[in-house]
Amino acid sequence: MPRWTLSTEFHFSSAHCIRDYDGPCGRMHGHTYHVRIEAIASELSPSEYCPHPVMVADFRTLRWAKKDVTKGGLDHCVLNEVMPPEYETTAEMIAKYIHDKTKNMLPPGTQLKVAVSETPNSWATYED
Ligand SMILES: Nc1nc2c(c(=O)[nH]1)N=C([C@H](O)[C@H](O)COP(=O)(O)OP(=O)(O)OP(=O)(O)O)CN2
Ligand SMILES: [Zn+2]
Repeated sequence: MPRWTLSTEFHFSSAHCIRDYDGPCGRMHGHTYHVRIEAIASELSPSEYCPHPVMVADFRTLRWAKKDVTKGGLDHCVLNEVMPPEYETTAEMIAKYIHDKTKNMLPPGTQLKVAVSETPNSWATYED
């Protein structure tokens, strides 16, 4: 079936520590997180900002996590304080957290893939 794939990349800067980690990552420290999101759909829909069915998803919607934490994003926060406790602040679970929140904002049936990097050589990807 024909389909569209959207890709968008952004970054945000935040602090975190990994609970009970035996090493420096167990202490509070910061990263500039890089995020890549892909959204796939075979139909177009209206968006939060556009009433016509012309988008897989609005790029502005997909990029919510880059907003300041006071505006609902993840920029300039302590991730351990902002993410629910069932999500640890590993790259794997940050990717799942962004995936799960983004998925709720999208039209039903949109496939989503979220990749998160905290250092230049390492990425974690979560997809449905
Ligand atoms: N699978 C995962 N492993 C690690 C994660 C993670 O989220 N998932 N996170 C960390 C730490 O948060 C740490 O900040 C990153 O550590 P590291 O990759 O070692 O980063 P460095 O910049 O120190 O890399 P070097 O190559 O050692 O300089 C750890 N592991
Ligand atoms: Zn870290």
